[in-house]
Amino acid sequence: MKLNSHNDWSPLKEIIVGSARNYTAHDRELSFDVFFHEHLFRSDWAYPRLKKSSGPSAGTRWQIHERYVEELNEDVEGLADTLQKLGIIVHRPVILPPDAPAIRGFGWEAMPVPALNIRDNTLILGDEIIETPPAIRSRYLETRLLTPLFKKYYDEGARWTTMPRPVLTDASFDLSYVRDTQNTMGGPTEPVENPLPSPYDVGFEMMLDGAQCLKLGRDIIVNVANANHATAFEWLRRHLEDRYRLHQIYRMSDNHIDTMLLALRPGVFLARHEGIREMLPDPFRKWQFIVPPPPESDSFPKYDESDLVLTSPYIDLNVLSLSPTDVLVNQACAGLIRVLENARFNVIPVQHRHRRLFGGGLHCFTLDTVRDSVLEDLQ
Ligand SMILES: NC(=[NH2+])NCCC[C@H](N)C(=O)O
Repeated sequence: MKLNSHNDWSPLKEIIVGSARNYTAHDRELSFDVFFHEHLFRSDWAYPRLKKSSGPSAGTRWQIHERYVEELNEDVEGLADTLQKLGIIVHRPVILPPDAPAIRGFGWEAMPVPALNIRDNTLILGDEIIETPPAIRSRYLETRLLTPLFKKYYDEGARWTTMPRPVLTDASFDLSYVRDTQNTMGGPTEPVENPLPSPYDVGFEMMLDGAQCLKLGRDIIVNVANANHATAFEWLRRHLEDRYRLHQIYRMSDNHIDTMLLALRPGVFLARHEGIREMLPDPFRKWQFIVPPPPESDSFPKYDESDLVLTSPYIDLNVLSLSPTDVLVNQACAGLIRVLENARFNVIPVQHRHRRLFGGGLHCFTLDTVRDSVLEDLQ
C-alpha cells in the first residue's frame, strides 16, 4: 500500500516492527552517554552504575546478558505475530549480521545496533519518509537496515528525504542539558567524558529523533532540549512550512516524548503528568488528559548492577494505537490498563519484559507506515 500515516491513532494497516536480533552490547562512548544521561545514575528506580570499569566487559562494550536478549527476541516476535493476527501487514528490517563491522566516522568508531527502536531515526509524515539525523554513533547506519522497505514505499510513490547527516565529532554535541544538574532526575549522574578536539569539528550540529515529534494532523509538536535539537527543528520547519504548523516545546524531556505524551485520538492524550498541559499550544490544552497511576516497581524484572537500564519506569506509557479505540499495551501494567479501560478503550495486552534494558516500549519499537488517515486540522 502507499505510504500514508498522518497521526498515531487512525486505523492501522501497515507497520514495521523493529528487529532485536544480535543486540548483544551497548557501546559506551560519548554520544551514548550524552543521550542516555538521565538514566545513568544512582537510584532504586534506575539501578546504579557510576563507573564504566565496573561493567561486565572491558572497555566501552557493555555486554547484555544472553537470557535478556533471548527474552527480548521472543517478545518482539510475539509483538509482530499479534499485529499480524489482527490483520495488519507487518514488515521487518534487515537483520543486523552478527559479524557486522564497526561504523567508522571521521574521528570515531562505534559498533552498530539492530534496527530495534525504529521510531527514533525516521519520521513518517503523510506520504513522506524523513530520515532524521542520529545523535548516537552506533545508530548512524540504522536506517540503512530499513532501506529495502523505504525503497519499496518510494517505488509506490512516497517521498523519501534525508535530513543533513551530522559528522558527530565530540564537539558536535551541545552538552548544556547534561551538564545542567537541574535537568537530571536527581543525581549523581555519571560524568560525561571531556570532548576531544578533532580536525572535523564544525560546532553544534543538527540532531533530532522522530520520537521527539508528536503528530497531531497539521500540527506537529517537537521537543527541543538543546542546540542540536533547535537547529534540526529549524530545518524541519523550513522543510515543512507549506504543509504543517510546527510547535517547539522547550525541554518537555531530555529527548524523546513518547513516554511523556501520546495522542490516543483527537481530543484525548495519554500523559505522564498534568503539568504537560501548560507546555502545549493553546488549542491542545483543552484536550482530555488521561494520566495513569505511577508505574509500580513490581511490574519490572529485577536487574542487577551489571544491567544497564536505559529508560525511566514510565516506559510503558509508550503504547501503540491500532485505531481510535484499540490500544496495544504492555500486559505487565495493570494500572495503565485499568485507566484506559475506564476511559472505554479496548486494550490488547502484549508481553514486553525488557523494555528498560533496550530503551523502548511498543511505540518505540514500531513505525507505522500506513494508516487509514487523512491530514486533519485539529485546532
Ligand atoms: N522512542 C523511544 N525510544 N522512546 C523511549 C523514551 C524513553 C524515555 N527516555 C524514558 O525513559 O521514559
